[in-house]
Amino acid sequence: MHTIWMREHNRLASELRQINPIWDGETIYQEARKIVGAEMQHITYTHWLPSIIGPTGMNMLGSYQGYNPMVDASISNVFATAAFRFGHSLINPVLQRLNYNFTSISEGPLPLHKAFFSPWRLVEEGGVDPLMRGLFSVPAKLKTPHQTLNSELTERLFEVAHEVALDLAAINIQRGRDHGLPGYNAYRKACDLREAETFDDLQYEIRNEKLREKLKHLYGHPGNVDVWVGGILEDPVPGGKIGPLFRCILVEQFRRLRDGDRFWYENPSVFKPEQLTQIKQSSLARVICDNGDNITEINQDVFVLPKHQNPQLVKCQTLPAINLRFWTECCHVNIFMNIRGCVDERFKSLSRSLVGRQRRAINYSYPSDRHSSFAEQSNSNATINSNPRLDGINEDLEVQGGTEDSMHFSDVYEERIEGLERMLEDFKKEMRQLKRKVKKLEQHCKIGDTSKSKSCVEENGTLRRNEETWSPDECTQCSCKVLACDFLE
Ligand code: HEM
Repeated sequence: MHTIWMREHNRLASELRQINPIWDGETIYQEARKIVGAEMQHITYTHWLPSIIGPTGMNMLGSYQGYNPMVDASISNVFATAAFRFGHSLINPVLQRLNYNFTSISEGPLPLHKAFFSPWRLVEEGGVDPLMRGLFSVPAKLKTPHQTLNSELTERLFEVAHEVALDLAAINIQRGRDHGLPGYNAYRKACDLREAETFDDLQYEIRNEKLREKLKHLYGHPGNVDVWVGGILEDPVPGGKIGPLFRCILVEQFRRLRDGDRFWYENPSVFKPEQLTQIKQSSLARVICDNGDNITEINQDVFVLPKHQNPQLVKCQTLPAINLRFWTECCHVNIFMNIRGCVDERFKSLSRSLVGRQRRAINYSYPSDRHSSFAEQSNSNATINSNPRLDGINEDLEVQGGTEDSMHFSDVYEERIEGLERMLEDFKKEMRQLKRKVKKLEQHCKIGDTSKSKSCVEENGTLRRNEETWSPDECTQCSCKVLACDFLE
């Protein structure tokens, strides 16, 4: 997947360079990176998350209401150390590798323990396509009461690189303790689920009786259960892949990641509306198609098995794709100036900063972002009137000398002000031209202001005299009234 996304970045960058030959490398890189990030957010939240947290989880998450600077978007301990590790229960012990007609390649499937630390296989055993086909057309591991993680992960993890193989389940439990995570019951309480006094209290979340007995045997009391263990053993919620506890933790984390992110792809200051519409065309299926070596057919929703879709597979070209035409720099219509042809560089930065990106709440800013600490750090006589890292033309920034950073920002702002000044000059020039045109029209009007020219022209071309009245149909009465030319005043 890393290879696929790296290629997607380069694919976008090449296309952006073609349509915007005036862009420099940095601009191309940053714009491609921004689009890839947006695609990932769109795919994760719109296509993937619903099948993990189910429809109720999506309702709990709610729709995007805009950036909230009071929301902390950082990752919680319990999310990283326990809840999001639910993914470990989805891993198959064997990676299927399929050729173009979805049968196994000659080298056969790859046991997981042989897949790690062997990048050469990617080069010598068919490239990325066979692995991709295996991932999008073969089901994930089914969690059973007898086996939550497959034994490749618990008995043979990284055995190629370690003298003694690792055990991912043991690592997760140990990592939770090492991070000081409270137990399963404590998080149940935090998530408004009833605290369990006996293991039978868990009968609605962990329906398998033998499993509850096993837990009782190992932990004695529900209050002792590790949060990763309790959470991963819960039965999945309807339409989802995780139980109610992990759903609660995921919903909270994914909401904060979205609402507390100034650069969230749907935040109106990040993309232009027409660009956002394009981003929303993206899908993981199309990304795989565009960046595989030769993938021509795929299931439209790669998170659902082909057999559950109709048609099962579609041709890659039929899938919606992002049209980068909306990133073409010279396509801005300048409403003020009626500019013919391309708009040059200065309008590019202006069009972006005109929207004005919102600031992060100062409480949640990094210390180095804050005015006072930045000024303290500076060993010069720099005077900073606002957060130097923030974008936007409205920010006041006065720098006399200063650190390398402050010099850089000063340069950027100077450049923008120069751009604005040039634009203002052009605007004045255009105004002068328009005034001259108006004057000419006035003169023309005066010359033609004879009784002969006092006439109206109907839409169908019929000429009507001033003050003439007529009825085009039974219900309409029209009259011609020629206004005096001095209306131009
Ligand atoms: C072949 C597949 C995978 C393997 C071999 C694997 C293995 C590992 C290992 C060895 C760690 C470090 C554990 C530690 O030292 O605490 C880890 C961490 C983690 N894994 Fe996986 N993992 C796999 C797939 C997944 C998936 C599919 C997900 C989620 C959907 C996931 C979520 C996580 C998370 C959230 C962490 C903690 C990351 C952090 O806080 O730094 N993993 N994984």
